This record gives sequence, C-alpha cells and structure tokens, in this order.
Amino acid sequence: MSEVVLKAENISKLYKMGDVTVKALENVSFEVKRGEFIVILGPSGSGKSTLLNIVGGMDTPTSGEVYFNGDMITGISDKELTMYRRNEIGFVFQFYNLMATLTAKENVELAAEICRDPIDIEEVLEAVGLGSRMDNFPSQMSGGEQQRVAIARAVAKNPQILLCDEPTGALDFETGISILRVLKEMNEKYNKTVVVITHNASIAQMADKVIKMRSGKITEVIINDDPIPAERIDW
Ligand SMILES: Nc1ncnc2c1ncn2[C@@H]1O[C@H](COP(=O)(O)OP(=O)(O)OP(=O)(O)O)[C@@H](O)[C@H]1O
Repeated sequence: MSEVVLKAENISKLYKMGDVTVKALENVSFEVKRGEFIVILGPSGSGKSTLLNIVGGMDTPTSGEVYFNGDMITGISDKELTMYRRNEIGFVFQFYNLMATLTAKENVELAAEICRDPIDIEEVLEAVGLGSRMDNFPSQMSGGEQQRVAIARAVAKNPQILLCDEPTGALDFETGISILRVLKEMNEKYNKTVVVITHNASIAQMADKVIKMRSGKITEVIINDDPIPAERIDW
C-alpha cells in the first residue's frame, strides 16, 4: 500500500466577523498518498484556498489536525512550521508571484538556497522548458513562461508536495494545458506529490483522485483509475 504523505482530519475553519460566523471549512478529512496527482475541485467560496493554506502550514484550523508523513503539524511552533513550509512544500499560485527585479534563474535560486536539499537549478529550468530563458526577467516573459518559472522555483526546493492554487487560472486554454503538462512531468520525473485546486472541472480528468468541495465540505472523493494526459483534456 502506498504511503500517506498528507492527512487532514476533521478540519474546520471559522471566521467570526461581528455577529456573523463564516464556516469556511467544516469537518474536512482526506488523505494524499505519495506520488499522487490530486485535484481539489469546487466553486468559488467552497473553501479550497483555505484548505490549501492550512495543509501548507500558512494558516491554522479552528479545529482538527493535519499530519505530514504521520507527524502532526497542527500546533507545532512557528519555527517548525517555517521549516515545514520551506523544506517540504512547494507553492504555485495563480499570479506567479515572481520577483520582478530578478531573472528567472535568480528567482529560482533565491527560493532554493535556503532549503535543505535543493535540486540543480539549471536542470529544473531545463525540465520546465526554459533552458534558453534563464537570464530573462519576468517582464520579458509570457504568463505561461512566468508560471513555468514559478513551478521551477517550487520544484528546485525539492519538496515532497507541490500545492498549486489555480495554476492555470490566469492563462488561456493552450497555455493552461502546457502548464498542466509541466506539473504532470514534475509529478513523474521528480516523484513530486501534486495537489491542484481549481474550479475548472475539466482538469479533474487528469487526476488520480478528485476531491469535490462545496460550502466548506467535501461532497465526493473520486478515484480515477484511468487519468488522461493533460493534452487530451477537453476544456
Ligand atoms: N480571512 C477571511 N476572513 C473572513 N472570511 C474568509 C476569510 N478567508 C476566507 N473567507 C471565507 O471563507 C470561505 C471560503 O473561502 P476560500 O477562499 O477558501 O474559497 P475558494 O474555494 O478558494 O474560493 P475561490 O475559488 O474564489 O478562491 C468564503 O466564504 C470566504 O469568504
């Protein structure tokens, strides 16, 4: 049986605003196994980003526990949480979040140099298809190319898990597909566990497991025995 790398148990997140309480998450439980490609699918406001931020150690739940490789990360110190985010998780966001004054290579270097066991930066940039663009600044690159830099930055840290929040949300169809293909290649070549959150149901076709969310709850978990390659996704 494959190893469970990430486990969420009864996660709830409440936001109190005056007299109103928003239940962003309510008793959410799921497991991610090493090497899986997971899609968390749900409409806007269903709690996807809140969940990703909690399992990525950027936010804490109101109740419930998160385990990474069997160790509980809820309730650990800020310093330990920083090490968790730094060494074990690679983040990819919708709007790339690159440093405008650094080249592609420098953006990746900056993230990798504080990590325990980084991967060779030039190799990763080659792997995402940017071998000839390493010295370009973000402003000299298309959105898809900037997202490739962001993926290289996340992978070069050599984390166990890539957490991707709407990674194709700002891209056109073809560029989006190419980014999904890069994520799948990172999943296979570097054996990274990948979690993608999206409201785009088409992307679910390439997942090993689809976790559907609505109004802060998981409504369905679908195991996909026959995930299709990104280039065959019907958008
Ligand atoms: N800091 C906050 N304070 C108050 N309410 C919040 C906060 N963050 C999120 N929420 C609420 O929690 C719910 C879930 O939000 P979340 O951003 O996780 O959803 P989402 O599925 O990621 O949506 P989207 O796809 O639009 O990003 C929403 O009702 C949102 O308004």
